[in-house]
Amino acid sequence: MPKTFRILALWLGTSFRAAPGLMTISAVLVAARAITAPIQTYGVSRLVDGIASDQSSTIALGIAIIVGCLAISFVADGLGWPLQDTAQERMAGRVHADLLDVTAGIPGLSHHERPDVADRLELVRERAWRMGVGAEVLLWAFATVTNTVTVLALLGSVHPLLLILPLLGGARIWSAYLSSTRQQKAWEDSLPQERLVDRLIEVAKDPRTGLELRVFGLGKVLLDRIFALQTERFERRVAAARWGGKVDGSVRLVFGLAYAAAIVWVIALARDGQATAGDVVLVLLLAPQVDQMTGGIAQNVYWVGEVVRSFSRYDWLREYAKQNSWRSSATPAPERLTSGIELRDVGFSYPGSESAVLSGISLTLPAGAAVALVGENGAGKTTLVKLLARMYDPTTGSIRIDGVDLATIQPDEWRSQLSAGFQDLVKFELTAREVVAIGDVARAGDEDAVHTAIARGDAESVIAGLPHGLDSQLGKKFTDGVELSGGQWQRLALARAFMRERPLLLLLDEPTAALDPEAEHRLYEQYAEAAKVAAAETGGITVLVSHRFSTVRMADLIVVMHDGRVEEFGTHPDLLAAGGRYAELFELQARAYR
Ligand SMILES: Nc1ncnc2c1ncn2[C@@H]1O[C@H](COP(=O)(O)OP(=O)(O)OP(=O)(O)O)[C@@H](O)[C@H]1O
Repeated sequence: MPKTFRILALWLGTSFRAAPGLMTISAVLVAARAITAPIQTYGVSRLVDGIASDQSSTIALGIAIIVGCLAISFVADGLGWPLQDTAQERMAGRVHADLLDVTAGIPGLSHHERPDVADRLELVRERAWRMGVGAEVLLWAFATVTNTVTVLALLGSVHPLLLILPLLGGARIWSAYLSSTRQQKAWEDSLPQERLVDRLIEVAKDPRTGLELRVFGLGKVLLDRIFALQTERFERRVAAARWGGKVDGSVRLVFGLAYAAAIVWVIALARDGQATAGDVVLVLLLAPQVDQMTGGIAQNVYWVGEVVRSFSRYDWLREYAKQNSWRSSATPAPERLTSGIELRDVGFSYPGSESAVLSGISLTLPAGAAVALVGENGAGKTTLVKLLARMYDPTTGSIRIDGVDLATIQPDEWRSQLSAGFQDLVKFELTAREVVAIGDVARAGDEDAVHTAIARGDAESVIAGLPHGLDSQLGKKFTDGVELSGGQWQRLALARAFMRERPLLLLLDEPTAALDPEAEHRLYEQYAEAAKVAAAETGGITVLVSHRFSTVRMADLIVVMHDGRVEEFGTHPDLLAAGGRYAELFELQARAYR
């Protein structure tokens, strides 16, 4: 199906799907409303002609038309607007629900990374309400067509030459189109600035960044930058709106002059006996209606353009979601691991970036093993963790889960077999119980599971210090909310990661960086005991990223990464004996503690 038809079908389909009955009744009502004004004018002209020629039947016809139209417009007005408003709300609701459905169906993170995709997503979200207006615009377009046909028929009945007038109005439609495209372009061009402004505002008001902002005296710098970007964005948009206003104003003036000339001409025709007094009245009274009609079409063109653009972005998003839905990944996730996870020549570049962050990684993580990833900042440890969680697929090579390519495994199922704790944890502002329990939504109501997870995350002391224990509301946004320290949030995040009791893969990416080395060591020692028991049953693997060698040395396998590659791997004694980078870094850290 050609793209234009697909978009129109999506627009029509979404409008009618949102409120089928309402849309049908509204269509009838708007059509009735659209024809009553010109038909009523025709009734007035009949009345005038009837009085001038003293024909009571014509007078009666004129009065009947006027009264009939008044009654119809009264009913249509009374019922039409509320129904239309409801249809619009339903449509906006439907679009928002559909949008959530579509974006939630994109399983990876790539769409957050590519600026072109991020821009479009932002536009679709921001303009979702315009798509809600789509229902109204559809009715409006229908009304305008009905109204135009009626007005043209009436003008043509006086003299065919008068049909030139609405055609002149076509220039207004053209000017409206030009102005709308220019405004749209100005809007789209200023989107990157808008995103930057939003981000800077977030940074400026976030209490977490407040400390650094003040220490470095960055407040004014940030405000100046926000102000400059806002001004640039505003000026771009105002210039486009001003240009549109000038073009539309000039075209409207020309149209007004032409209409005045037409009225003079019809009066001259009437004086020559080639037109009736009723015709003059008809043309006179139709003048504002023709102006309104062309203005209506002009506005419709603008709004139709807006709605079509919104729906074409939405259509694009749906296609994008379809292509990125990883629908070919239908293999069920395994229940347990027998051989383990094998990385075969894995390479990776972030979407929209050319440079390889990982390259040539070939490695086996044996089932049941605790694996530590070490390496300097930027070595690619977190990226590897993200690939294991299948937030992205490798650019080259493959990750095999017991021999099955991870790229073919159903992503949601795979994730339900994982658990994770990160240094950049999310501070969910919920109750302490919920903060932990959401680590396994299926068992969120299981009080014992929550307590066990808290014990494993060594977070009992955090809960004990809270005013209402597990029921305490966390986060500064609430009046009775308790703010925790970085380390306390980390302990809860770790407890959350331990909610899933037997994950096949537990990813721990520096989740204890805010704890002191001894606390971290103790915690992992405790964890390792429990993990061994679980691993014997399910073959579950733990991948731990840490810069602390006291913790790392406990792992069954240590992988040393450097510059996106695996430089060496083995057990702690093996690597020390090899005397490579690991031995060097270990010695350096050990010396610092001596
Ligand atoms: N979303 C992203 N888009 C583009 N490049 C990225 C992205 N995230 C990370 N990178 C780049 O990938 C490289 C590896 O980053 P990664 O976070 O994997 O390193 P790391 O070893 O975990 O570092 P650290 O010890 O500092 O956490 C870095 O050069 C980084 O700039």
